[in-house]
Amino acid sequence: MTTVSIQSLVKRYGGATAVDGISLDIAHGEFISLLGPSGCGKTTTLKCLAGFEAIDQGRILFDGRDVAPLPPEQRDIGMVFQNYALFPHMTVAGNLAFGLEMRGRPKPEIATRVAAVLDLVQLGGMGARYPRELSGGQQQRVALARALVIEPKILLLDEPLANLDATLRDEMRTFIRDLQRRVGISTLYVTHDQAEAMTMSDRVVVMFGGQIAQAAAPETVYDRPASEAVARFVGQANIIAGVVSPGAFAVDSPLGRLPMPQQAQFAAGTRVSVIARPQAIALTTATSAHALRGTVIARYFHGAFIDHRIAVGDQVLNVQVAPPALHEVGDPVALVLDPARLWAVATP
Ligand SMILES: Nc1ncnc2c1ncn2[C@@H]1O[C@H](COP(=O)(O)OP(=O)(O)OP(=O)(O)O)[C@@H](O)[C@H]1O
Repeated sequence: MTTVSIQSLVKRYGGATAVDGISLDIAHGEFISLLGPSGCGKTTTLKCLAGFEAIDQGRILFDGRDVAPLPPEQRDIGMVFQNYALFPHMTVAGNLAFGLEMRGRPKPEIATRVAAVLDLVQLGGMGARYPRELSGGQQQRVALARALVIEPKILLLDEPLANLDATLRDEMRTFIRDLQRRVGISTLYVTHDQAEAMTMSDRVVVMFGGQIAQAAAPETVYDRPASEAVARFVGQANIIAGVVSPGAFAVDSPLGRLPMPQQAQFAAGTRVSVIARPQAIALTTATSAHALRGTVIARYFHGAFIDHRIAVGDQVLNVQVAPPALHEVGDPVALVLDPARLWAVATP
């Protein structure tokens, strides 16, 4: 079942087009992230869904119903922003009760629902506190609770973790995703943090310049990026220019002939960019006929892995391997590219 259908949405500010004809369906209970650089139109898309901005072209349907005539309060959405936007003069319980009071719910029902949602976000017993008496992570959980307490059909989150420190952000990612699964609510999550988008989402929608560059499962966006720009924006990528060779699917490049997984979309002779993720390349000291020869020119320890820069002819490859480090700067090394993990895209 589709909860949200965005169809050819256009939003302009004066002469500038912030959202340039995007189409996207959100299935019931799906968690989708809008990922892209600053200014690519993520927040504007969210505002159009919420009804804070009138749209210039296209349609937005909630459960098949055009929401254009509906003001924000009638769209049945819950929203969470980066800056929490809690009412500072109200207690936590007061913040949660507010939306229900506006909807004219009876007092006993409000009390029951507020208590239940506070338990859901693991803040049971904190209803009498004021926002200033809570940590950043707790305030963001209150903001989440306030969005959920009205039992919205759709949850819209705009960079909700941006103000939190790295450790708390990690915890909150899991917390939000687990909560979203339990409640089963369709969710659109705006972020420019690719790790956040990858770890939390059913699908990642990569946006550039107001348009969707790719909408797919995180693994697909990483392993089968739609373009060089997506490959560069999501994770690190070695980009090797080449030409599709005749016959069996392979690409002739300065690194030699690179065998590729079958990709029928490119005819022989097409100029392509081969994407090789840093994990798709293995370093070896063994000499094999298929291995490339290179020299380690830099090495960076990250804890979970070691980043190597390897010069192979004129190309510098970024290779990540698990510790312990076996190769020093200046060492000659042999490299093997895993054909199953290479991917070709059209050269821009
Ligand atoms: N109220 C406005 N008036 C004029 N231009 C606007 C307005 N809001 C956004 N824009 C412009 O529209 C474009 C898209 O902005 P938007 O806030 O949607 O980007 P974003 O992807 O959410 O960026 P960020 O990650 O920085 O929040 C930008 O070029 C921005 O300057």
